[in-house]
Amino acid sequence: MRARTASMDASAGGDWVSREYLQSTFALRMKQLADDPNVPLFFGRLDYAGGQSHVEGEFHIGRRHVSDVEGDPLVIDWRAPVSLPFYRATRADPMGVERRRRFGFQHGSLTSYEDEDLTSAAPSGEDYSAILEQEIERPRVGPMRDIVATIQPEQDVIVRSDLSQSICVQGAPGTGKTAVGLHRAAYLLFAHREQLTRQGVLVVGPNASFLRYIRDVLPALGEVEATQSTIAELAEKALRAVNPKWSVRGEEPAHVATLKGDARLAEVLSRALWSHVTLPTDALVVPRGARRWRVGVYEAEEVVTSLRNRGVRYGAARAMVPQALAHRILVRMELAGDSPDDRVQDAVARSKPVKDYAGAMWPAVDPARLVWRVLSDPELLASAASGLLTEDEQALLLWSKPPKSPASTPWTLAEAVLVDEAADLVERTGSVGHIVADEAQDLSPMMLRALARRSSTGSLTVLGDLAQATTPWATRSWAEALAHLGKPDAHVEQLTRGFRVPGEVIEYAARLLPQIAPGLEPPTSVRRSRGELEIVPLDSVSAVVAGVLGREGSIGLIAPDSMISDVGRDLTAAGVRFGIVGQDPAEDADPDDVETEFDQHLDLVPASLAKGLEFDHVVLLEPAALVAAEPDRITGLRRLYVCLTRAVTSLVIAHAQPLPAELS
Ligand SMILES: Nc1ncnc2c1ncn2[C@@H]1O[C@H](COP(=O)(O)OP(=O)(O)OP(=O)(O)O)[C@@H](O)[C@H]1O
Repeated sequence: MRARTASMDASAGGDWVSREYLQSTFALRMKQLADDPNVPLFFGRLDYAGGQSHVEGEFHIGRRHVSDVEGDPLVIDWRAPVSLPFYRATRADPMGVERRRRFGFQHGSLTSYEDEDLTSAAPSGEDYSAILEQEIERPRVGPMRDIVATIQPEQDVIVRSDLSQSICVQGAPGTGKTAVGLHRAAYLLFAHREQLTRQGVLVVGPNASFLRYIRDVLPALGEVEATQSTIAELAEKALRAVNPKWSVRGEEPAHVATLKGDARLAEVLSRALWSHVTLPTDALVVPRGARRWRVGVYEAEEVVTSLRNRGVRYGAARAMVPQALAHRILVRMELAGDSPDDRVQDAVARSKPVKDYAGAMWPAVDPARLVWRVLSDPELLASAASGLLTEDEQALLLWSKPPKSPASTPWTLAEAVLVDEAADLVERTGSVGHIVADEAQDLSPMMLRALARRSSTGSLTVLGDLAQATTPWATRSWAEALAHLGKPDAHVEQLTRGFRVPGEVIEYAARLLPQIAPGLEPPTSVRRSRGELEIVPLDSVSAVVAGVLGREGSIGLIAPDSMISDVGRDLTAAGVRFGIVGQDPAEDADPDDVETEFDQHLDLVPASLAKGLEFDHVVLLEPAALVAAEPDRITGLRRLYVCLTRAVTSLVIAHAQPLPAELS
């Protein structure tokens, strides 16, 4: 396939534009066909029996489609319908398959295979797969990898669910939510390539480190079309649309941010926006030639009222005002015996008196300025929030020292999300075909609305775990979140089989569940290894770390955020090399010496950034301080739950302060 692509001649394109286009298409295809010696072309085989399924023969299953010189298929894409039984067939329902074969690879070399005969009853223990277990047990090095070879039936149901269907996955730590979400994106891009390439697919994650951790999964599956973004980046775009230099740079107390994330703010903004529309007090008079044409006050009022009732966005309606007024004048002209055409109406609509009159009734509104005014002008807020927010809440919303202008405002994340909402009230936000929202439990109602408008004509995969909710504005139930997302009927699936955390560790972490999420089923571990859990006194960080440095695989040293710089200094003093999650290497650092996240043996992880990540070995420092750093106890315990569930093999808890009582 590579040779064929390489031999293609772009000069056949004729004109310059076509040649350039062809050349870039060929270059892209060559890139997609590039060989990765570590990633085998196939990982499974299905032998179909023919008969009922009308499919016969052997099919190799791989990450992408591969065809031979004649164009006949050698390897079938894992997402094709023919591949489905690889993930779903059972002895009870073999789906037309006689034999399923799994191939084992090490560093790209075929090392083993296993066959399952699906036509006979299984002798006991026969369903065990060493290849599957090896994949689940393998040490984790570097960023996240794909799981195409071992997607489990309950995961596959989610991955392949229909594009029109929005799905919400409540899943315990390590049950594969992130993996499933990314594979669903890849599946949908395959099954609806044309539609989704046009409309776009968006993957939303909690922070930049998390996005760096997952960024290679989709390209490894051959998908480069999906956009990956954080909610902050989305909201920042709304600021940048007003002024390209603006960014989210402000901080505010949790209870204020929570109030700004409340869905009632949507109505407040809507009222504040529409309060700009005012009814005229004088008639419109348009001189034309020797005549003066007049639109009376009541008629202008009718124009305003009918446009308001059309349910279009503020900006779209505003654009219609001059034409609507001009139309009234046109009618007058006709009544007076003239026969004006459309050009006359256009000219009248563009005339200064009409534009001024329309502009006064229906002024242009800049979304950032609107939010800035709502948060600094007590009168505007009081009228827009009447009956919605209490006086105390209004007082909380108002800036104590209002910035002089939107430009000098240090916008916070919650405020940027309000600007995004306001921008949508003025002008409709474009919708993509599908959004995968990870760690969605942490989004505020206003953030969920930001995703709702971006998927108004598309569907959503919502992933999260209520037990891992650590923002003060986190959602309390999936029904509530789905309502804000505009998909109240989305199906909620639960995943409880954990692929990351070994039994010993997950059982310890689950002690927190009755406090942090009483309604949730406790997770189980599918890992055969029970893992190791050690609780040790914390005398010196470097001594604790020295105890795990020799272990194979990645190490995450998770500490309360406030301890990170001290711990880093201790490690440096002890001569230990490490990267810090969430920090770019210094610009002047020697490139050979640069440690980037997830590329080295030891990562220092601020507790606030641990979410979604995993390491073979985790050393967790000072749980009590980690809990105390959060605004309330429950949030603190949830943060602890997140940090306790990052380990694939071993967890060492080192503490000087007494452990939180909830762990005993
Ligand atoms: N079917 C599978 N086969 C092999 N590995 C799997 C499978 N499903 C999940 N995993 C692995 O389990 C680990 C956890 O998966 P993932 O990060 O997607 O879980 P999660 O539910 O998002 O966890 P968290 O809630 O902690 O963020 C990953 O290393 C992933 O590759």
